[in-house]
Amino acid sequence: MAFDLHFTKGQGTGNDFVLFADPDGSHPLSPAQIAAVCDRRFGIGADGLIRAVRSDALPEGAAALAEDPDAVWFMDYWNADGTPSEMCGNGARVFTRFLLDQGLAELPAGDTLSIGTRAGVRDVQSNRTGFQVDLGRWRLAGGEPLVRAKNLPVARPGLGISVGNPHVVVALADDAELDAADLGYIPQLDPAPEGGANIEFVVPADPLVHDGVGRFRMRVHERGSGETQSCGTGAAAAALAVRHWAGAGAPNQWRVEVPGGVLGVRMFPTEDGEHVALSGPAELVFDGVLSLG
Ligand SMILES: N[C@H](CCC[C@H](N)C(=O)O)C(=O)O
Repeated sequence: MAFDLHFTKGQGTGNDFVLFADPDGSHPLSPAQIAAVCDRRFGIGADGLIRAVRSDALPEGAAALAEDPDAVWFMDYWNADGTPSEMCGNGARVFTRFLLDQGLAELPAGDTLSIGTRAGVRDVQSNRTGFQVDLGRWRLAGGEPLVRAKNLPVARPGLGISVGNPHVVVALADDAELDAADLGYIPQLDPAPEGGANIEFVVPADPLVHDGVGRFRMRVHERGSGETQSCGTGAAAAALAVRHWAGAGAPNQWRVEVPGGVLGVRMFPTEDGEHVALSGPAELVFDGVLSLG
C-alpha cells in the first residue's frame, strides 16, 4: 500500500539522517524501504533513518519506559543499508532537535531529555554547541583484530570498544596515512567480529594535549553506511582508545576532528561507573514528502 512519508532531513557534523514521526508505531519501514529512502541517487539520501515512536508503542520501548518512565520517545535508528543499530550518537542529537522542532518534546535550558534507544535510555541536554548526549558506560570489547584498509601500507591492530554499539579503533602513523586510506572499500578485520563493527582511523595530534584537552583527527567506515563525514559513537570510542593508549595522566576532555566538523567527548565518573558523553551541533535541513510504494 502506498504511503506518503512526511520526513525531515537533518545532520550533525555532516552525518545525515532522514527523520519522521510515527507516534503510534503504525508505519515501520522494511529494510528495503529504508535502503531506498537512504539511497543518494534514487532516494532522499542519508547515512541513516530515524523513526520517532512513542516508547509505549514499541516492544523495545517498553524496556526503555521500565528503565525510565520519562523516556517517552524512542529513537528507532536504522543504517543506510536497512540494518538496525543499537545507538547513534550524532543521530541522538538530531533526533532531539527534531522532537523539539515538531513540538513533540520540550527541553528547557538546564533540563535533561531522556530518549529510548536499543542500547537503553540516553540523557540529552542542550549546550552552547548544540546538545550533549550521555552515551552511558563503555567497555573494552576484548580482542585486537588486525585492520586492513585499501591504500594502507600495513595491517595494524585495532582496539575493540563498545559504547552501546561496536567499534574498532586503529591508530595510523600520520595524516598522510589517514588521508591515503581508501574507505570506499570496507576495511577488513581479522578476526571479523560477529555482527560487524564501525571502524575508526585516528591520528593523535602532536602534542596530544593542548590546554588540558586531548585532540586527534578521525575518519570512519560505519557499519551499514560506509564512510561517513562523522560518527558520534565512533568519536567517543576513538577518544576512549586514544586515552587508553596515552596511559596515565591522559585527559578526560577531547576534541575530535572529523571530516564534517568537530565533536566534543568527555569522560566522567558516575555511581555506576565511568560514562562517556558526546557534544556537537544538530541541524534540520529541509522537510519533504516521499511516496513510498
Ligand atoms: N553505523 C552505526 C550506527 C550509527 C552510528 C553513528 N552514525 C553515530 O553517530 O554514532 C552502527 O551500525 O553501529
